[in-house]
Amino acid sequence: MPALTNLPSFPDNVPTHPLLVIDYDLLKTRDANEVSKLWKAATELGFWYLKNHGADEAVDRMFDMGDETMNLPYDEKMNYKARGATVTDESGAPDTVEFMNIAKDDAIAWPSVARRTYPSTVNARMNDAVIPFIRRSIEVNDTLLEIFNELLGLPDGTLAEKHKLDEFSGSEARVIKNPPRPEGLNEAKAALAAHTDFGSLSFLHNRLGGLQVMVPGTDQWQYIKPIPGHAICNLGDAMTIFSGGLLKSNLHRVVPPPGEQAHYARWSLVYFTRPGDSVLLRALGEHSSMIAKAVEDAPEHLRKIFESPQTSQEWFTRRVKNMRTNNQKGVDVWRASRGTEHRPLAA
Ligand SMILES: O=C(O)CCC(=O)C(=O)O
Ligand SMILES: [Fe+2]
Repeated sequence: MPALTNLPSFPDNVPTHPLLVIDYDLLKTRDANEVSKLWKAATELGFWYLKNHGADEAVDRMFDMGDETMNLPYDEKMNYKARGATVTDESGAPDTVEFMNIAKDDAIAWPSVARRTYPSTVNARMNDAVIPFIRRSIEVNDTLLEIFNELLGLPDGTLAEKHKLDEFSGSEARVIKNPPRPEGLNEAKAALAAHTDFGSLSFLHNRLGGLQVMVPGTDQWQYIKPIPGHAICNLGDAMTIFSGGLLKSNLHRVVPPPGEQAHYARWSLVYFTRPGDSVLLRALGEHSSMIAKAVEDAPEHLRKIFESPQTSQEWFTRRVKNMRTNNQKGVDVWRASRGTEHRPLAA
């Protein structure tokens, strides 16, 4: 078990960015107040806390699985991302996080292999950790998609059809470990580059601080404070594009945790819901007058994206490839990794 208990609390004197708290139980009943809070969070910042999501037990088990996996000898960590494999800015500074991704398609197909194989530590926890976590995350994110479908005035099932369980997609669970900050190093260098998420919805579980959002309309980074039992949810680029820019996919990054927390390894866990590989990322204006109007009013950088749509798989491949350290051949490669952000150069 990674030492996730008795961690120092988030310091009181560090500014944080508040998020709206949404209650998943109330959302399921379509409580009007909760649904309108979700709309506010999604159209202003694109991040919110979600409570009563029912994933906590599976989350703890995933952290155990992550710890077992990161402790394996390097050769046994198949399909694993080592520290420094991506860059965090156009100068090529390396990231410091290691992570393990498990594809939704493999969890659904288990014990058959749909896309790739995993280390023994992942296989051993498929039934008690990975599958329960992925199934729960899909249920939560599918509910959110259904509500966004209603809020955007789309015909029933439009977003569901773009996120079919049985179509291959980049949807995946990711366990992330950032090592404690080396003694004597005080600068808050990015551990994971500033980015917008590639897909539709991210369901994130944090124990220590370190996640920061760029506050809309400013160039200021602010911490999001982890709250026990509260997931952090955010929208990715695909939802910004589908909605003609109404839904926000905000820039965020990971830096070392603040204060005393910096001396501890930082663990986080995400489930990314991404559209099916063949889904074209384009604004759904022909299905919703609200989206059609948003497209007309969209800023130039989004219009350019609407005008040359890519499939979900193309979008994802381009972004991942151009962040990889091995592929850096000048600033243009880093720039080509960017998504829907206003500041393509932000690091
Ligand atoms: O570790 C975190 O808190 C956030 C990770 C993240 O933004 C990502 O993997 O896309
Ligand atoms: Fe992210």
